[in-house]
Amino acid sequence: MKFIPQAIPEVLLIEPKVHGDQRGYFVETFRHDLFEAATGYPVHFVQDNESSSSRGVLRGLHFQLAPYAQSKLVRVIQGEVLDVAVDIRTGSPTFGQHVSALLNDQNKHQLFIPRGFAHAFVVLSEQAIFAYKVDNLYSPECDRGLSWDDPSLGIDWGIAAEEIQLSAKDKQQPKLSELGQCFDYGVNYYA
Ligand SMILES: Cc1cn([C@H]2C[C@H](O)[C@@H](COP(=O)(O)OP(=O)(O)O[C@H]3O[C@@H](C)C(=O)[C@@H](O)[C@H]3O)O2)c(=O)[nH]c1=O
Repeated sequence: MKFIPQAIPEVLLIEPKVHGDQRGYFVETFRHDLFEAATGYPVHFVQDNESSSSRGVLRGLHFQLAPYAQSKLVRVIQGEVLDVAVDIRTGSPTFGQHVSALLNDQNKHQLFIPRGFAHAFVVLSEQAIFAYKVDNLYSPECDRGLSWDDPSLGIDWGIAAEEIQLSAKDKQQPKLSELGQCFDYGVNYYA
């Protein structure tokens, strides 16, 4: 299992080792010990989620405010998505910048998105099953969003805008400039 820091180094791309044989394959999808060593701090996942979506569905950009801020460890069980993490920590040298990664059922790559980031994915295959761990429970009160097409973010979603399908909530998310202060770069949201 390789942990590869991305252009925003707190975001990690994880490449698991896939053991193929005549029966199919075996892959470790999560190792607590390797994970703690790679991130440098304890992360305790407390909820597992799964969603299914068809091509063009874009979920996000989403995050939860403290005290329910969440880290996410995301992967694709079936199909392909473009996964995106945006740094929304005020004062961060990479504030407003993003990391994107193609996650699919062939490469089995995962992305680790720390607290202080907004997260989204768009489905590029006909269908996709998306699975992820989070290290804080769902809190509708702390649930927030950011507009997927905010020009200041400059995200290339790899799919025509006309194909994109959003929830009613995600059609009305604020721009980065309208968010206000959600996270501070100096604050340890794991304390
Ligand atoms: C996220 C979540 C939703 N729900 C419910 C609320 C609602 O009725 C239904 C669908 O919720 P949403 O529309 O928010 O689902 P969705 O748009 O898939 O939200 C997810 O998007 C991705 C990008 C993330 O990063 C996740 O953290 C999460 O925000 O499921 C839960 O019960 N528990 C949860 O943890």
